[in-house]
Amino acid sequence: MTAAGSSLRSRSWFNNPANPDMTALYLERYLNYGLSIEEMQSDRPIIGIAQSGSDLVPCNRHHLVLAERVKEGIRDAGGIPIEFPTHPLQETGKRPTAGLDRNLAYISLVEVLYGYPLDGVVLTIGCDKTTPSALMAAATVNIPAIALSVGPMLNGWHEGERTGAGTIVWKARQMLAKGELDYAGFLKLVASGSPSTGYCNTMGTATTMNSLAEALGMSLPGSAAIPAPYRDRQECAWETGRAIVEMVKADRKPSDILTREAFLNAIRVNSAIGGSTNAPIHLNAIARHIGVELTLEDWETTGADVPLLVNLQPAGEYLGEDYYRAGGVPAVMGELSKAGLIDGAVLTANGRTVAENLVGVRIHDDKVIRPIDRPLKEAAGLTVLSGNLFEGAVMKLSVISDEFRGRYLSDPANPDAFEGNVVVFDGPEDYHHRIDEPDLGIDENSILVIRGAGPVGYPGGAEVVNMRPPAALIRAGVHALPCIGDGRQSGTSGSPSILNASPEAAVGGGLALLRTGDRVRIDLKARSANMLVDEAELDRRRADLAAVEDTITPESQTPWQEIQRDLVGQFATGAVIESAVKYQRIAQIKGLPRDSH
Ligand SMILES: CC[C@@](C)(O)[C@@H](O)C(=O)O
Repeated sequence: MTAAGSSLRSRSWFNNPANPDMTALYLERYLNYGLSIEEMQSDRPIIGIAQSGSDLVPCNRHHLVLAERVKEGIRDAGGIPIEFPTHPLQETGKRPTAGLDRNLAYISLVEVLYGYPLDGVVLTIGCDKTTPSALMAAATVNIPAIALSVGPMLNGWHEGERTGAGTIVWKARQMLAKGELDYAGFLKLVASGSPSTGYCNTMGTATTMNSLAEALGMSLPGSAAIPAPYRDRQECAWETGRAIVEMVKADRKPSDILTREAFLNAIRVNSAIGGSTNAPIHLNAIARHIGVELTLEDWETTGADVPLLVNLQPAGEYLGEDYYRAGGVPAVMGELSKAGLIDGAVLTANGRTVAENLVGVRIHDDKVIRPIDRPLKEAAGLTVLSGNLFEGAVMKLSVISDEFRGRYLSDPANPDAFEGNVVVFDGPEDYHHRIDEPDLGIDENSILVIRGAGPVGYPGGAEVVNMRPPAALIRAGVHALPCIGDGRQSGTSGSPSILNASPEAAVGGGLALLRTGDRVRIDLKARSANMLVDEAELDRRRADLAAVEDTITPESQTPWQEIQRDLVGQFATGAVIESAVKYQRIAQIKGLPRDSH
């Protein structure tokens, strides 16, 4: 299939004299959209705008407004915009979990980017999974692509104090348990954390992933932190539209940007911002789809020792507007590069290197972004644990509170280890049902475990590992117990849980063998997590696994639940559709798709 006089892939649809009937058929329907034959047969690139905002996705809904400025930017730079919807991915709306839909949105976007006449794409990102699903698809198809963040909400306030989206839920939940709030007061306090359009103003998964998209070089420098309602966000939308047209002309593709060095930069940025424990799942997934070697171990070796610089909730005090005013991602990367922690040679979407983008960058408020020589915490990244409970799980070091450290990590002989008897819950229903039962005997030495919450078990991998202690313990001053699980945790949570355990219980991981009353030992220095149960007993339990199978893998409720369960991998390796990984750079390797008629 050849297009007349153009290297643009869209011209094989719109200007293919070798196949005039198909050319006419493709052209006439886009004439109905309002485009002219002249435009479609010109040398002007057709740019998709992958619209992730909708009434179902309020976090990204402002993209409906921003897209108009993106279109103007595309037109001003000589391109032709075509907006289309993506599968809705609202973290707080989708049951059983948006984790189930990330791969569905990915698969769907791959088909759209590959199968329609698009030369480049603006990926509108925001709420947690909208970022990875879009970047994963852009990686697979590998046409020029740039991400545009919708931006965080304005800061939340309640009685003169900052209230952060998500983070306030966990605090308010404790106040409700203590009887300090009634139900109506609880709902009001939580709502105060989300005062405007945009995604969580805390360093939850959304701010994390949008920051990391910028750190990877996939969006314009300085763009991630701009709050959604600010006028700067509109300007950024217009600039992004202009940038993608230039990217198509330069043929700058995700594979030119998403190198291993770019991922290692992003891992270090994740530590410095106090980023979400969901980040390894998503970054590892993007890396797999672009064909870059990235393992869970890389998060330990590259990120664990990096200090915390950003003072945002849940690890710190401030919120999104403060992050933007203090300098956002460029200020963080500027500090990290002073310590040699950023590879400045990495290419970014605007055609410049990271080092070039960082020229003249500085912190504007060092209470919010700390200089590298005065961090909030040293060695504040994610640590990766393993043992007979799982092969890999992550723990966020930046959120280990003084209360937690004092209670669990204060033995002078062994300051990095703690032991406790576990109480095992099979899914969140079981947990909610039983957590306040006095007979469970939960005290400050207990460890709470939840299983059946992973990519296969839930299915999709739900944010249910952050479990509050029983109300009676909270009233006695114990605000957090150690939690372990094969599910995820909200990035807005300040709980130092052990998360994303792989392999999960549902595929026979160690957690499936654990029983209430067992003793578990966590050693952060040795990076180990083990149940202190002898091998013979574990063998007996292995033979008896069928007893827990139904509770950790409930029946699928939808076709996609069943399909994903059959195809998905574990969190440690990105929880991707395994059979999709071999499809890389398909716009180049597979050439063009066949004609439709
Ligand atoms: C409730 C907060 C969310 C929706 O952002 C959460 O998914 C996160 O990980 O940050």
